[in-house]
Amino acid sequence: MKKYDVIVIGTGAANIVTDAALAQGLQVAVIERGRFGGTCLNRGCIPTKVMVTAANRIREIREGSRIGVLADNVRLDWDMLSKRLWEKIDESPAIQGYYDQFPNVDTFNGTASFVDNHTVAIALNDGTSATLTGDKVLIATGGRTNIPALPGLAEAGYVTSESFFGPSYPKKPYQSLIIIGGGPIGCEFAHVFDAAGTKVTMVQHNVRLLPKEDPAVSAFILKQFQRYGMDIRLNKDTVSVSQRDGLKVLSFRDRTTGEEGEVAAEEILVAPGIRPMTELLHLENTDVRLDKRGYIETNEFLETTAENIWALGDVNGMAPFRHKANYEAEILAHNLFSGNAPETWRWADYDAVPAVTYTYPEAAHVGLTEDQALKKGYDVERAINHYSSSAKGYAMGYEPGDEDDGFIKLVVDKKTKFILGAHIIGPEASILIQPFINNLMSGTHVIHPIHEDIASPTAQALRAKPLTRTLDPKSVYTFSETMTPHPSLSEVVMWTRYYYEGK
Ligand SMILES: Cc1cc2nc3c(=O)[nH]c(=O)nc-3n(C[C@H](O)[C@H](O)[C@H](O)COP(=O)(O)OP(=O)(O)OC[C@H]3O[C@@H](n4cnc5c(N)ncnc54)[C@H](O)[C@@H]3O)c2cc1C
Ligand SMILES: NC(=O)c1ccc[n+]([C@@H]2O[C@H](COP(=O)([O-])OP(=O)(O)OC[C@H]3O[C@@H](n4cnc5c(N)ncnc54)[C@H](O)[C@@H]3O)[C@@H](O)[C@H]2O)c1
Repeated sequence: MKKYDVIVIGTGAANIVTDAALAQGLQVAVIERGRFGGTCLNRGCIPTKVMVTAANRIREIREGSRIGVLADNVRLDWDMLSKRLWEKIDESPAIQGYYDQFPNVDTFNGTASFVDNHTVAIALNDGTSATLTGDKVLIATGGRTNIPALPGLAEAGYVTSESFFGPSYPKKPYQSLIIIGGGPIGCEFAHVFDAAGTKVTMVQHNVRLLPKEDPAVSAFILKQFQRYGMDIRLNKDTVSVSQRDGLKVLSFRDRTTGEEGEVAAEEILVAPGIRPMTELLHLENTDVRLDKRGYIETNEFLETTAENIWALGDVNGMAPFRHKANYEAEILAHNLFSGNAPETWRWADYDAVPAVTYTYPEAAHVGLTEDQALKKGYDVERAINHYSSSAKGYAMGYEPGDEDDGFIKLVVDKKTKFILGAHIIGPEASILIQPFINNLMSGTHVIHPIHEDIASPTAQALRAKPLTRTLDPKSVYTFSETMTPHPSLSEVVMWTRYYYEGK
């Protein structure tokens, strides 16, 4: 049984930790059951953003007449879009190839499960098996679609974001598509397929689309989607699926009135949320504690209840975003594998985790909604500014009263005038939100213990100090503590930090 300094399970954000460990010359085992690169590269942020970017361009051109740009017959070249999307996904083998060059890294293609805290068995994809031991183990196994138990769904067939970017990838846009779920996945796919000419129907359980956004943002997106001609059914329980005349038929029931209805389409995309990838790990053989939903409980240092096991990313249930997973991975890399003294350890702060949904237009937020601020006891002041009230908004063609005149809404503490939350719906919201994220992360922060009983001796000592950090807006190090959701902004930020930190 080969012994490693570090065993890493999962190759999404975990790669940041792997890179740090291998740079220290440690013996590292990397285990991946699917494609190297994880969700973001293979079936998440990156391929969806390739599609969304094309869909956005179509909408911008179609709406260009408001600023004097006329174009006819604007349409999507699906083959070209697909080629570009798969070129990106097909970078996956190069990630494994990269690790395979290092003598101190062994990569394994297979499913990991725990024998005990230090021992991991691998059911290798080629049918063989291996068993390893490790001083430290990192679990970064992500999540996957939580398929509802819907009678007839399996028989009729369906796609998820996983199978869509796999065996079910369509040769051309669907004629018609039902989307179950009105969260970020449902709304981003709805935007893309509607722009591609598909007749889109969304069936959403909640009374709102994007229920994690401010209600005004949800209402805006609903109106926008309806304006595009999508059929949106809110507040529905999905009941069953059947097949008729070559179409898939979804039956639903209104959650308030009980009224029943059905919709039919060529395909059904199931996007009702995710569940953590913990069930294959046999964590019952370890001291790792799960919460009621099956997520691994971690503290602010990403420690678990097992002293040699850490967990990060979607699997810890703190917020399922790539920028948050990267932030946690950077913290672990800094604390465990960069030779830094405990006094300089970093800790995770989840008070300002931003979110961006790449609909058209984009929806972005950071911090508290008005309701959340009121519930926390703040005396709240709110301010709303529409795109049409700014010169740039006018240049973009927005007039006061336009149905699609987006806005920024600020939630402010009346007493201190501190910003508690920012919510933006409109073009480039993903970029416009960034100053507010930096603002919320700036200043002096005192460590907030999370799951106080998860506490290594170092964590206890740092909590007792208590550890503080001051983020000087002028320091490049401040970038390390600030999440950056926009993909290209985050690449600029990463470059800035790595350049000056000499990585
Ligand atoms: C369609 C879609 C669009 C998204 N768009 C965005 C976006 O625009 N912006 C954003 O911030 N976030 C987005 N997300 C969320 C983002 O992709 C995730 O938050 C992020 O990828 C999670 O990273 P991770 O490292 O925790 O897990 P993952 O990237 O999922 O990596 C986990 C890896 O572990 C492997 N694994 C699981 N179990 C085992 C096991 N037992 N043994 C071995 N290997 C195992 C899996 O195969 C997987 O490769 C999107 C997600 C989806 C589904
Ligand atoms: N741009 C981004 O950052 C981005 C993009 C896509 C996904 N993600 C992340 O990936 C995760 C998964 O996304 P998601 O949209 O699937 O999850 P979600 O949990 O955010 O939304 C799912 C929606 O489906 C609804 N729903 C649940 N069961 C249903 C049912 N049986 N019938 C109809 N509706 C049902 C819920 O009311 C909910 O609003 C999210 O947490 C999300 O944040 C992020």
